[in-house]
Formats: sequence, structure tokens, C-alpha cells
Amino acid sequence: MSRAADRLKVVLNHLDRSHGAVVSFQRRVYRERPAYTSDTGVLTPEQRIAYEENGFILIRKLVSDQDIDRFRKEFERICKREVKVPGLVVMRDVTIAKSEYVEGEKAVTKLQDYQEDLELFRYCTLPQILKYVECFTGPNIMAMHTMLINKPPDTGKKTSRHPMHQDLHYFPFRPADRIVCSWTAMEKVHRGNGCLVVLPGSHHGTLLEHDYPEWEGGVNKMYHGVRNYDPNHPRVHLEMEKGDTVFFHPLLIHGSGMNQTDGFRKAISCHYASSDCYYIDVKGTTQENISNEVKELAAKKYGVDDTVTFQDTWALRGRLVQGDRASM
Ligand SMILES: CC(C)CC(=O)SCCNC(=O)CCNC(=O)[C@H](O)C(C)(C)COP(=O)(O)OP(=O)(O)OC[C@H]1O[C@@H](n2cnc3c(N)ncnc32)[C@H](O)[C@@H]1OP(=O)(O)O
Ligand SMILES: Nc1ncnc2c1ncn2[C@@H]1O[C@H](COP(=O)(O)OP(=O)(O)OP(=O)(O)O)[C@@H](O)[C@H]1O
Ligand SMILES: O=C(O)CCC(=O)C(=O)O
Ligand SMILES: [Fe+2]
Ligand SMILES: [Mg+2]
Repeated sequence: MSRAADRLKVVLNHLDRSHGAVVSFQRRVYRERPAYTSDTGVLTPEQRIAYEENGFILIRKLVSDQDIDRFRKEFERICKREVKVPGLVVMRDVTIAKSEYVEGEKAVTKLQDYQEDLELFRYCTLPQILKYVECFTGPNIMAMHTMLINKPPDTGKKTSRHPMHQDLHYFPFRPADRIVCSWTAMEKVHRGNGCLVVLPGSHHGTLLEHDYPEWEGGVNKMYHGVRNYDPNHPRVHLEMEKGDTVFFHPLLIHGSGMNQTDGFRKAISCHYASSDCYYIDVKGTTQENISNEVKELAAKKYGVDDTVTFQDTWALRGRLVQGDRASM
């Protein structure tokens, strides 16, 4: 064996023996050559290393109270049906949807695809958000997926939980490292009202198999969870104040706990991708189950046939927010 190979073997043996050594080795690599972010002068070296290591970064007070109050008002108008937004999906909690008729905001768990609502979509174009997004995606930015989450008080069935998952499960585009989610608390979020729960560093892994969790009280449509995740992996509860924003990697395993308060816990989010990303065929992959569900829903909702692909449903919703539209 050559001397170089010998040296490599010694290093690998050493790394194998001690997880601590792996971490400090990775730290050194990140310092020399961070792979998940680019240097635009926005993130400090410490923040870049933190994202490399953890897969998320929390920026306090990024969105003003004034903007958030406007998003809240618009949300109320939508719930009261004072505005009709093309393409918007209004989702109700499964236990509410299957019981009595509930009016207004109290029936709504989540808005999806608000990209045609000018007021809510302002969130996706806020310069202080895009300034950070660019560090992850590069200069050509598409807003691919938009949500306003209104986590309801739990009805006692624990259906207000969001199972642990990786957002990439839902996305037929790559590369994963050029995708990022921004998630902004619209009020104080804490353990009691079901804040985000993340597994730091889980973005270093691969896309895992997802399916419906086996929950006795039921589970919301399309709320797939990671089938087997290590329950001993350290968890972090992200407690946030109004306007605080977390940026996270699409492979980061995360979810949110039950809302044990009587208020609706609100957050607004957008998934961004570089417009230089490309679509992939998910046939034969772990994403086939979700793509079939999406196609089924699209067929029912819009009466479209199966010439509309999973990829098409994304290309139609994506909106350019900075730079040039390329392959997306
Ligand atoms: C990264 C990111 C993508 C991660 C995620 O966001 S994961 C969650 C993704 N969620 C979605 O994409 C939204 C899925 N939900 C929807 O599309 C809608 O809410 C629907 C489930 C189709 C319901 O639409 P809606 O217009 O309310 O239709 P209907 O009132 O006629 O109900 C039709 C049947 O669906 C049932 N339903 C309504 N809401 C839910 C629910 N949350 N979970 C499970 N089942 C539900 C409803 O009871 C009804 O059932 P049947 O009477 O047909 O048995
Ligand atoms: N049995 C389970 N299978 C998969 N995911 C779960 C399970 N139980 C909880 N989770 C997920 O773990 C995360 C935290 O959930 P949980 O409701 O236990 O809140 P918590 O923040 O741990 O609060 P608490 O300390 O009160 O338990 C959520 O994403 C939740 O959906
Ligand atoms: O509870 C939340 O706000 C998180 C929701 C989430 O992770 C998702 O919809 O992908
Ligand atoms: Fe998510
Ligand atoms: Mg718990």
C-alpha cells in the first residue's frame, strides 16, 4: 500500500473510533470549505459554520410587527371569504373536517399556495429575507412553495402535531443544497403551542422513507412522517418571538408538537429554490407515494388527467422573486 493510502487508513480508523473526532474533523473541513452556503457578506463565518453543522439558522426579529400584522389581516379576510385567491388550498384539521361545520379562522389549519395573493406573497419578496435566501440558493431565486400555518388548539386527538419529516420528500427538484425554507413566527411560539422541533445535523443524511405515522387519533392528509428516525437523536425546540425567522435545509428532520393552548399558533413560510435547479423523475424512489397522492388530488380538484405530472404541479406554482428564471 502507498504511504498516502496508509495515512488515510489511519485517519479513517481514528475517525471511526470517536464521534467527537468526526465532529472536530468536520468542523475543520467546514471552516476551510463550507458547501451549503456562499459568501455574500451576509452570513458571518460563525453563522455559515452553524448552518453546515446544524442545517438551520435562526435570525431574530427579521420581519417587522407591522408586516406580520398585515399578513394576519389578510389571513382573516381569506378565512371570512372576503377575498378569493386562485389556486389557494385551504386545509382544515382532520378532526374538524370530519365533524361539525366550523366557520372562519377556527376551521383553518393551513393555507397552501398563496402565491396569487399579492399581500401574503409580499412575505416571499421581503428584501431582508431574500438577502439571506441568496446565501443558500445563489442569486436566481424561485419561490416554490408557500404556506401560512394556523396550528389549531388540539381537539384532544393529537392531530395538531406535525410528524417529523424532511421537506425534500415533497419536492421533485434538486440539488437539495440549493433549496431552503424560511419560516417566520407570527407570534410567540413555544413548546406549549407547538413550536418547531428539529434534529440538528440530520441534513447530513439522505432522504428517508416517509409514510403516514400510526397515530390513534388520525393524521392530516399528506402529513407523512419519517418512517424510522432515531428517537435518541438530540432534539431542539425552536422557541421564537414574533418576527423571528428560521432558515432550514430541506433534508433537516423537523416537525411540530401539539398545540396545548386555546389560541391558533401562526407562522408564515416559503420554500425557495435556485432557478438553476432541475426536476427529477421520482418514479421508483421513496417519493413515489407522495407524488401519487398529489396527482390524485390534482385530478379531483382540477379535473386534469395524468398528462399533468408531479413536476408540472410545481412548475405552475413557482414564482421568480430574484434574478433570472432558468430551468425551473
Ligand atoms: C413541505 C410541505 C409541502 C409539507 C406539507 O405541507 S405536508 C401537508 C401537505 N398538505 C397538503 O398538501 C394539503 C392537503 N389538503 C388538501 O388538499 C385539502 O385540505 C383536502 C384534504 C383535499 C380537503 O379539501 P377540501 O376542499 O376541504 O375538501 P372536502 O371538504 O370536500 O373534503 C374531502 C374529504 O377530505 C377529508 N378531509 C378534509 N380535510 C382533511 C384533512 N386535513 N385530513 C384528512 N382528510 C381530510 C374530508 O373529511 C372529506 O372526506 P370524505 O367525506 O370524502 O370521506
Ligand atoms: N409517536 C410519534 N411518532 C412520530 N413523531 C412523533 C410522535 N410523537 C411525537 N412526534 C413528533 O415529535 C415532535 C414533538 O412532538 P410532541 O407533541 O411530543 O411535542 P414536544 O415538543 O415533544 O412536547 P412535550 O414535551 O410536551 O412532549 C412533533 O413533530 C411530533 O409530531
Ligand atoms: O408546524 C409547522 O409550522 C411546521 C409545518 C411543516 O414543517 C411543514 O408544513 O412542512
Ligand atoms: Fe416541514
Ligand atoms: Mg413529546
